[in-house]
Amino acid sequence: MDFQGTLFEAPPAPEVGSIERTPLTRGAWIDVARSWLPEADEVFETLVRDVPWRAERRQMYDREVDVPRLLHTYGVGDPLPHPALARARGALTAHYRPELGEPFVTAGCCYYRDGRDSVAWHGDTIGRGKTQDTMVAIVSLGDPRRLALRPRVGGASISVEMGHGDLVVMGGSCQRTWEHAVPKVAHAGPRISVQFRPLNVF
Ligand SMILES: O=C(O)CCC(=O)C(=O)O
Ligand SMILES: [Fe+2]
Repeated sequence: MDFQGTLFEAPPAPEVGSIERTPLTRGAWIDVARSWLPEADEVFETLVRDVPWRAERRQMYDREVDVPRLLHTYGVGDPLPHPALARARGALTAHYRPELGEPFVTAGCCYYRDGRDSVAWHGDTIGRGKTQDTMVAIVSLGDPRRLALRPRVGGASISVEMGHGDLVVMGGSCQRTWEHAVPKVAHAGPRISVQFRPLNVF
């Protein structure tokens, strides 16, 4: 019997045709594609349930504080918790590789339980993002939250709403010439962010 191509046909990989680019200053840019991830509801539920979420504590001056969100990172070669995420990573690599020069290999996951969870202003500059152009591709699931961006040299901040299933890619010099944050809000339900990154970008 030949089941191939019928019962086991894979759902389509995400479309990458409808990505819109906004150039920022100093060689930074962001790409946005709305409702980009197929099966977003199911992926969200799977991630809430199956990711080994951990709270992180961080040394701040003389005390340890809770990082206000839950985290887990899938490293190089780690199986992802939902096949739609593996397809998404493949589609992102196929689309961006000519410009990026390498694949997306890690998937950092953040769980913002409510509006009090947040991430402060920062650039992803622990690795190569400190000195080189790179990309961080964010797939957002659950309640919408705002990604705020501001130039490091000063000046007005901008913000992008990240809705359920949306793709937002920070590229070019964005990690070293701009900073980003997910500010606290008065009311929000759970949101999960999956950030695909190339090797040695954190
Ligand atoms: O929540 C997000 O989508 C952004 C998270 C972020 O900037 C980071 O973890 O480096
Ligand atoms: Fe970041």
